[in-house]
This record gives sequence, structure tokens and C-alpha cells, in this order.
Amino acid sequence: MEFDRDTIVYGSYEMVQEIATYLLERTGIRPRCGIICGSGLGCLADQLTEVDSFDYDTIPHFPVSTVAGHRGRLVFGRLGDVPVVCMQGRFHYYEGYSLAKCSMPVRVMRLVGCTHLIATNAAGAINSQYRVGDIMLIRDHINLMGFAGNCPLLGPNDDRFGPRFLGMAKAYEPELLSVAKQVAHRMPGMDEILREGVYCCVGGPNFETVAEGRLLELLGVDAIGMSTVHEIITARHCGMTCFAFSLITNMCTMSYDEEEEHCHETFVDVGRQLEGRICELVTRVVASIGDSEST
Ligand SMILES: O=P(O)(O)O[C@H]1O[C@H](CO)[C@@H](O)[C@H]1O
Ligand SMILES: Nc1nc2[nH]cnc2c(=O)[nH]1
Repeated sequence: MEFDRDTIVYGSYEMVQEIATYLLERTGIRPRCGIICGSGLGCLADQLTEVDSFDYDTIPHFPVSTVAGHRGRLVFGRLGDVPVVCMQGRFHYYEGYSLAKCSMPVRVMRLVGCTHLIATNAAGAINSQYRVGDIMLIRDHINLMGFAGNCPLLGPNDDRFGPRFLGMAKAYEPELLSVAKQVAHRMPGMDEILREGVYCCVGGPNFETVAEGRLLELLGVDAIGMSTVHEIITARHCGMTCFAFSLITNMCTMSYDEEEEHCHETFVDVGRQLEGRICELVTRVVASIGDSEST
């Protein structure tokens, strides 16, 4: 792939609208909920029925996926009874895309009609109580890249998307978090693996040093990854209701005596092993969104 370091600003309203129109002219699905499949979590898109799918390289102005475990297509369809659109593959800063370009598809989701966003990811555990295979519902995040001056909303603000300044205190909708906990509680074996915590995004693609892991622990981070935060900021900016969770694929190396066992392909495999439960959790949360919208 040609190296593609964009300017920090990407995706005018007109461009996003052009993409949305392109898609809506080619599918009859009118999605209410956007779902972003994390590394190894593409199975979510495979649950959809009445599918219309679009490879990223066929959609005008769309970036392409370059990471293993990210298939690279946008899938419209129904999850249960609810019309949704899934990103089967997301974009990361370390691929050479600006944060604005990484999260531009969220604005597309909004303009095709989505009111809700569900973001999923593979993440390393900083919290020593966690185990590989746990599912951490994201209660909050720390935008470490934002502390360093990098944010998807940099540059001129277009009020048609949302306001210049944005509150983030309830970025992750407490009601959906509570629905997810109730749903999970009714699923066999989920209580043992369900967590709720703080996610932090770093630029990557390298994993953390021991000193960085320890610093993140002091900061109150439970799990660390290289995605999601900029997508949630973009979604909140355009008024979407958000829910997100991390699949814990590895323990971060917190001591010099430990062997570092970080391997992206193994992380993708953890996703495959948990496929059934993750699909069920998301399907039930989406059903609750469908129910709340129809009442
Ligand atoms: O966040 P997702 O896309 O799930 O991917 C996670 O897995 C990759 C590292 O193995 C990184 O891209 C990290 O962000
Ligand atoms: N930064 C980071 N991203 C991840 N994605 C999956 N595991 C990890 C990890 O340990 N660190």
C-alpha cells in the first residue's frame, strides 16, 4: 500500500454525504445501529441476514484495511430484527491514516441513519485481576493520544456534524451498559468473564514497555488497545449513543521477569474462541436498542 499520511483533516460533510448516498442507493437496509468489529471479531458481521456488502476498495473515498483479522468490508443487514451496518475491519492510526480518516466511517454510519454505535476491540489487560478471554464492558476511556494533541476533531468544525466543543462525561451510555450487564447475567458462564473498566488507546503498532504498562496502571487504565477512542469521540460529536467492549486477548507485560507473549495472530484466535458468546451479547444489546426505538 502507498503510504498515506493525510492532513489531520479528512472528510468534508459533502464527501461523507456522497459516500452515504452511494451506499443508500445500493441497499434497501436503513440501519439504526453501526457496529465496528475489532481484531478477530468479524464474526459479528457474519450473523447478519438480508445482507448487502461493500468491499472498502469499491466505496468512494474509503480507506482500505491493511491489518490481519480485518476483512475490509461494510456489511448492511439485519441482526435479529434490527437493521444494522457493520464495519468488518476498522482503520488504525498506525496504518498511516489520520485519526479523522480512521473514524470517518462513523460519520458515514450517522448519515445513513444510525443513531447508535457499538464498537468492539481486542485489548491487552493492564488490570492484573483480568484474564485472557474476559470481556470488558467499557465504562470510560482515557484519550492518551488526545493528551498529546491528536484528536479526530482537529481542524475547522462543521456544525452539521456537531458542536465545536464536546462533553465526554457520559460517552458510554450508562443505560446500554446496564442492559449489557443484565443480558450477560442471563447467559451461561458470562458472569465469570464479564468485567467493566477503563480503556486507553495508544498509537501503536508496538506494544507497551514494562514502564509504560506500570504508568497506565497508575493512571487507572484496565485495558489498552490501539482503536475505539477516536471512533467514540467522532460518534459522540455527531450525537450517536455509544456502547463498547474489549475482548481481553493478552495480559500486558508488567514485570521484566515475565516472558512477553504478544502475537496479533494469537489475539485473533482468542476472538474466534469467544465468537459464540460475543455474537449473542451483541445481538441481545442490539435487540434492546431496537425495542427502545420502537416504543
Ligand atoms: O482494536 P482492534 O482493531 O481490535 O485491534 C487491536 O489488535 C491489534 C494488535 O494486535 C491492534 O490494532 C489493536 O488495536
Ligand atoms: N496497545 C496494545 N494493543 C493491544 N491490542 C491487543 N492487545 C494489546 C496490547 O497489549 N497493547
